[in-house]
Amino acid sequence: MSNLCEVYRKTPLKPHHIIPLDFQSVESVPDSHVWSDCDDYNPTEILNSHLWPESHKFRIQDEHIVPNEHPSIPIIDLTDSNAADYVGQACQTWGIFHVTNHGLPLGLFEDVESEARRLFSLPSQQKMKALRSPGGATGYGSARMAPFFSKSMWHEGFTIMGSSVDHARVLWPNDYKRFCEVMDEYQKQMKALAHKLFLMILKSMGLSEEEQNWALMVQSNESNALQLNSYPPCPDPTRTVGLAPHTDSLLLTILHQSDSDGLEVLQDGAGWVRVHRAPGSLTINVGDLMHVFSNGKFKSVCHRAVVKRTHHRVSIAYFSGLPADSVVGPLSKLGPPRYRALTVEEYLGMKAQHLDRALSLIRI
Ligand SMILES: C=C1C[C@]23C[C@@]1(O)CC[C@H]2[C@@]12CCC[C@@](C)(C(=O)O1)[C@H]2[C@@H]3C(=O)O
Ligand SMILES: O=C(O)CCC(=O)C(=O)O
Ligand SMILES: [Fe+2]
Repeated sequence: MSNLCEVYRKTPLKPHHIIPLDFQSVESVPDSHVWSDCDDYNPTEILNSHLWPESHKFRIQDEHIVPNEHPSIPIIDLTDSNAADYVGQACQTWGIFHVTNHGLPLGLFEDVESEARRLFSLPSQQKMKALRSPGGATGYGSARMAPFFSKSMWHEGFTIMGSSVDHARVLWPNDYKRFCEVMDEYQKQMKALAHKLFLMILKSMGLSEEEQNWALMVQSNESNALQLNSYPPCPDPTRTVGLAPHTDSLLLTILHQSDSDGLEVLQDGAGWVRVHRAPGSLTINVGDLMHVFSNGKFKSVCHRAVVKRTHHRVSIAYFSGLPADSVVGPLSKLGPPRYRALTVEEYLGMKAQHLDRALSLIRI
């Protein structure tokens, strides 16, 4: 089992922060899930207030307004001979980009999505059998960041680290093998892709072969997590949120957005920008550990997920990290360090206590 589990054991959550709403049983948005006039929604710690225009405050989504369509998130063909440079540039400017020609078979996405839907369409009391334990890292439940907000999110998740067999056997005693096989294969393919992307990033940073080898060796023991996200249809999507604004903690996130958009990123001056899916592509975003490693050159992008009135959106996020005891600090060749070096375990502990303030707390 991944050693990230050990880290989460030290920061147990309260059961009411783990148990999602029984979305199948509600016909309106309960007060516990109404975010429209709630202060929690302003990621003031992430953007300075002058970059956060009044017009964006408190606005979740307005079904009649098309979100900012103009800025376009880079789409990078991984077979292009200049792909490494493009990846480096995208990490600096956007902190998020799409990749095409990534070599993963289309069928794998269909399989992982169909298994995720099979799981989330189970009755609530069945899903509860695989509920994440208070000090646990894996299983069914609300997003780990839930305790930081006074309102709950229109979201349920299922976290996998390595084998999913223990939870799957509880959910489908006679029919769990397929779920496990698909999740195993997906994690295997994602690990290889994360490695490839990390190598491109190292190249784009101009690291010597020796430095690249060292970094790749550390990353080959990556600690990772696979998160199945479910955003059930919502009777009033303008009043609630799927996932509240956040940055991802680890190095890189590889996101498969299924058949509908919903991800938005916060960009300086532009506000929330909808991340439209490009056919056959995967969406990659920079996480906090990469932000630190790159000395703040690569941006850990603030993002959120909105929900739909009639569509049940599912997304699959793979988080690629580093072993909990590895030390992450800014690369010396990227100038005077702007962040102090610390272990992954220490950083995740800070994240568990301070969420989005963690990055600024380690700033030098
Ligand atoms: C490795 C992980 C990253 C994550 C916590 C987790 O254990 C698995 C779920 C991940 C997720 C997904 C939604 C947003 C987020 C902040 C959260 O609450 O759970 C991320 C976590 C993270 O990046 O810190
Ligand atoms: O569902 C999405 O589009 C975003 C998911 C996400 O941000 C996450 O899992 O961390
Ligand atoms: Fe995220």
